[in-house]
Amino acid sequence: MKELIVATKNEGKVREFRQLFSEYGIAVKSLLDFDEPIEDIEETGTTFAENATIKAEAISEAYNTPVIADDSGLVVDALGGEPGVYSARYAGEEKNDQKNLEKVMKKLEGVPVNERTARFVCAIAVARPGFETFVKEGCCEGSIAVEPQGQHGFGYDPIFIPESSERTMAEHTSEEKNSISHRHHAILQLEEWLKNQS
Ligand SMILES: O=c1[nH]c(=O)c2ncn([C@@H]3O[C@H](COP(=O)(O)OP(=O)(O)OP(=O)(O)O)[C@@H](O)[C@H]3O)c2[nH]1
Ligand SMILES: [Mg+2]
Repeated sequence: MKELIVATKNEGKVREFRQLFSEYGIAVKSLLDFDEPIEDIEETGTTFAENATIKAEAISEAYNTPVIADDSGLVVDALGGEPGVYSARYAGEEKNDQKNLEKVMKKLEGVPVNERTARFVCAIAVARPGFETFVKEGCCEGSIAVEPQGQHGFGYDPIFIPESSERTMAEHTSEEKNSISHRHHAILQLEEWLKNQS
């Protein structure tokens, strides 16, 4: 089976990429699978596309091999687009999904249901030695719940209700999430390229 490197240390993303890429006969190697520890890559971009490019190119250049990277996050309209590209570090530099989610809930206290619109965005960059990097984006529209619910998924999933549903993303099975998520929609745009890899 063909293997692709996904430049992430996020176990939730790794799980989803494994499931999503298995459809194309592609196995996933993440930064958690390397023998040596990989230093954190500084995400200095101001857009998801820029940060995905930074991560993919850093690992592609270091190992001289094709690499994919995902930069993603939650965009809340009532918060002027926050947490956006800062989704992973919203409540502080030390990553903490629970604290991040609580910060969003606190800031939205008293905001009525019809003003809680939001979307998950995912940019996937493909970096290859000798080629120009390209990026595809996917998005999942929805809203922020009044209470966290559900145990599946990761990150902000317990507070995000996709517009196609009345349940939070964390109340969806991984198969259900992978058929509607921002990551799924970004990968769909990579379909032709992925089919040529396997
Ligand atoms: O509920 C969620 N469901 C998702 O499907 C999802 N995808 C991303 N996120 C959140 O957005 C930030 C990404 O930041 P991010 O792209 O920098 O990733 P990361 O720092 O966790 O790992 P890495 O890939 O950079 O190594 C993190 O806070 C994630 O929790 C999600 N939350
Ligand atoms: Mg990150």
